[in-house]
Amino acid sequence: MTIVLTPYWTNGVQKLKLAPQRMPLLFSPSQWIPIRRTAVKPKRGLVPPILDESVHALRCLNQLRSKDKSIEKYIYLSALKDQDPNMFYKLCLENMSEITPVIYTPTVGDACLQYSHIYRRPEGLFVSIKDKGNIREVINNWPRIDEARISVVTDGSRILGLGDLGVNGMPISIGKLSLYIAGAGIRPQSTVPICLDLGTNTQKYLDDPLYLGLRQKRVSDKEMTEFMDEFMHEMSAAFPKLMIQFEDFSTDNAFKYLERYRNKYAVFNDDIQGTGAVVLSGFLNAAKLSSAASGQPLSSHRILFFGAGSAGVGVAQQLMSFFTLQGLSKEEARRRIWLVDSQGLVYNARGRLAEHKKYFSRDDYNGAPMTDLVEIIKHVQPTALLGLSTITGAFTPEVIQTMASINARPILFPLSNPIRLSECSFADAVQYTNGSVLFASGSPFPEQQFRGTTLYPGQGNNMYIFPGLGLAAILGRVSSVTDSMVEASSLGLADSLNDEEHAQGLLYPRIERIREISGQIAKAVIRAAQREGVDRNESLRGLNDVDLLKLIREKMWTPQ
Ligand SMILES: O=C([O-])CC(=O)C(=O)O
Ligand SMILES: [Mg+2]
Repeated sequence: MTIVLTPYWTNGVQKLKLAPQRMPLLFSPSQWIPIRRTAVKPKRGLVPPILDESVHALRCLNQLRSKDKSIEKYIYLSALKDQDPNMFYKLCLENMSEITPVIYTPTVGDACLQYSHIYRRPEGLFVSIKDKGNIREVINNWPRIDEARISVVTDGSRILGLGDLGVNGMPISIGKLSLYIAGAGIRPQSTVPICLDLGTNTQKYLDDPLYLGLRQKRVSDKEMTEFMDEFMHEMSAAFPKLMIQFEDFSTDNAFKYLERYRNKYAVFNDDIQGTGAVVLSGFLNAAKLSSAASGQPLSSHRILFFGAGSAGVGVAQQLMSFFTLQGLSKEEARRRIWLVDSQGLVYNARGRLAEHKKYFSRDDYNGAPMTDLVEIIKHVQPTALLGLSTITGAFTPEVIQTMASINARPILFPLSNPIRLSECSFADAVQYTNGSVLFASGSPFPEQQFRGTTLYPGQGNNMYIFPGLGLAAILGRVSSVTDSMVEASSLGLADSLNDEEHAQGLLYPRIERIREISGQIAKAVIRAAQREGVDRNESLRGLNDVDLLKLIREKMWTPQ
């Protein structure tokens, strides 16, 4: 027994008391000795007489399926990951389409909302504003510094479309890294989920006695930047081989910190670049089908973005490559894109604009503000409507019908997450376009029967991109993540559809093939890194494509 200062709550105010306590477990057992624990053969008598691995997998699956609520499934799987990581990842790999929506979008959104209430064991690293000046010390507490290769870092300020969740954002970092492991075979012990606690502006959490984060509003921009500079410096000093994925920072900060660090460290922003790349990939496949139906060239597509936050503008920037790949200049590509924000069509004559919207702001419209989406569609005549607004149902039946009235095969991508914030459902998109829609959403929707055929929705979620991109960054030991590497990930994904998927009109490959796809993406990204000279693993340079792909596959970790 030791005497420790224990925090407790009274009337919403945190106080400390001296109390006897057993030595706290600093990390859960799985954080100390992940995976290896199950690799050791247990002594006779310490496990049931018959514990067949495949039967046990079925047992776990049955336990999972016996839970009614998705959040209960999430809690069950979190416990399984902690107790038996090999079995957890085996189940993930063998049941990708069933398990991904539980450990990731959309259920991870609920897990974040409820994190402080469902919390059981520590997982990941928490770095708070109170650690400013001493961040090195906190980072050095991570138990597997030498093995660390990939970290997902969030500050919880814009989790999915759910807003500022503060330290409750931790499950998003955990969920993304589970997909790195399942989807690209990154070794579990190489992953570092991080949640930065810089306060929260969500009063509900500040008032919640169970909230796990600091009881304070978010710090000023200046203080945050000082903190981030120190954090990034210490991360690169402690983990020289680490690649960092920024996740779910609020719009301005997402752009700001990507620009600030992208040429200095190996970082990328999943919401700007990952989402951009996955949408470009689906768009490439959709545009081919749409142009085949309309007889119009690929270069004539016109894209309307509903939502102009970090994800919207990030995707718009990435989709410029769609046009430049068709031979258009950058300026011509820019002019094929229109943005709509909360005040309607974004155009210069409207007045002051946020910095990140300026590039796509139109100079060819000077009329009155245009706020009605149907009116905007009639004005712009887009071939594609992309939603990144987190406004549920913003693509009303009338909006969808208007898109169908001007396009033989309209492209509709309601990309907001989680599912309940989607701009429209797949069922509505099918119904109001008479089955002609080319559809991808951020969260998963069920397939639809339409006039005797099964129609499949695409899931334009960055989960297709980041595992392969991260794997390439690790294997290539890249010094930074360049635009061409991100573009290569997108083209690698677009090219990965097999014959059956083409025949079914899919825009993205089946998620069950994620490892194969991640391998192909990683190969394309490593080649791009080599062309740009940001790769530091010289041994990969002499390999031909077949051998490079073989090596990538061999490097992937698989559950035993
Ligand atoms: O996490 C997801 O499903 C996709 C994503 O990055 C976001 O919506 O912020
Ligand atoms: Mg995100």
